[in-house]
Amino acid sequence: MGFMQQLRQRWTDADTLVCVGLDPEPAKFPAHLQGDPDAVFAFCRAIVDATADLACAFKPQIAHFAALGAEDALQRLIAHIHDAHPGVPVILDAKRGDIGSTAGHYAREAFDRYGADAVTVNPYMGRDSAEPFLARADRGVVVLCRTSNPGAGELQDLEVDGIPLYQQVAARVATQWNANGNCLLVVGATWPRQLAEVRAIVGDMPFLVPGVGAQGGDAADVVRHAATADGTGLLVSSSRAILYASQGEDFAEAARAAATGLRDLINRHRPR
Ligand SMILES: O=c1ccn([C@@H]2O[C@H](COP(=O)(O)O)[C@@H](O)[C@H]2O)c(=O)[nH]1
Repeated sequence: MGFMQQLRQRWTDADTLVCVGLDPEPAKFPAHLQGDPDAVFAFCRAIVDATADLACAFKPQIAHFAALGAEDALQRLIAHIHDAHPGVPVILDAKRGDIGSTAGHYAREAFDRYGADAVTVNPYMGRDSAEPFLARADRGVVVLCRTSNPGAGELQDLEVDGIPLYQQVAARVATQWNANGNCLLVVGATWPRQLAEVRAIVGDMPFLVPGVGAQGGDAADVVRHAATADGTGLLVSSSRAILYASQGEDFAEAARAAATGLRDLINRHRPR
């Protein structure tokens, strides 16, 4: 089953729009894991197992593993998700983008080495830089559109022919890059107005929405501004607020409680 079909099935079967972000930071791990040489894997696996039934997807952020030399832990973690929680897709947050020949290696890294079901890509080198990802019709390509960070507007709001660049990206992805129906967009929870504007441009294309929790975005606002008419269309992603809800031995239970709270808050505001 391709990524889009898997995602839609997950939205329906598990009744959740929560995407659990996996951003390991060993300094925030509970004390009992601090001396464990495989702590990154052990921590993330515990979070995954505690939240899988609440998640429409998992989103490991590659820099959090690579900076620690923990690529092997990332590979094993994604394999664990596929084995233990089949049906929950994995989005590798890598924000790739390069000339075509190099982009081909990035696509193989994400999809073949790590076994990700989808990957985030940066569109600013143009369509040829995204083509090796777009060509993998069974995998998702999650294109940065209006990112959640405070400085997002510095370049993304610059007008081209009187239209902000992020809207140009949205329109282009929807009309030109999505021939295989495998594109999604990243739009930050911190920008409710822009969420609604992009939704109006791209119809029902799914949005990966980071920025709730630690970055202060309002999940209810996200749903009000960007859910599709059937009450889906969103992967509302939260990392730190779930992962580090407790730094004690109860970290996995606390993560589950945080993910449950986010799911329920979102579901209360979804059109049904
Ligand atoms: O616009 C973007 C794109 C990606 N991210 C990533 O999402 C998580 C957010 O973490 P929180 O702890 O929930 O704030 C992180 O991996 C970012 O690299 C984003 O925040 N904004």
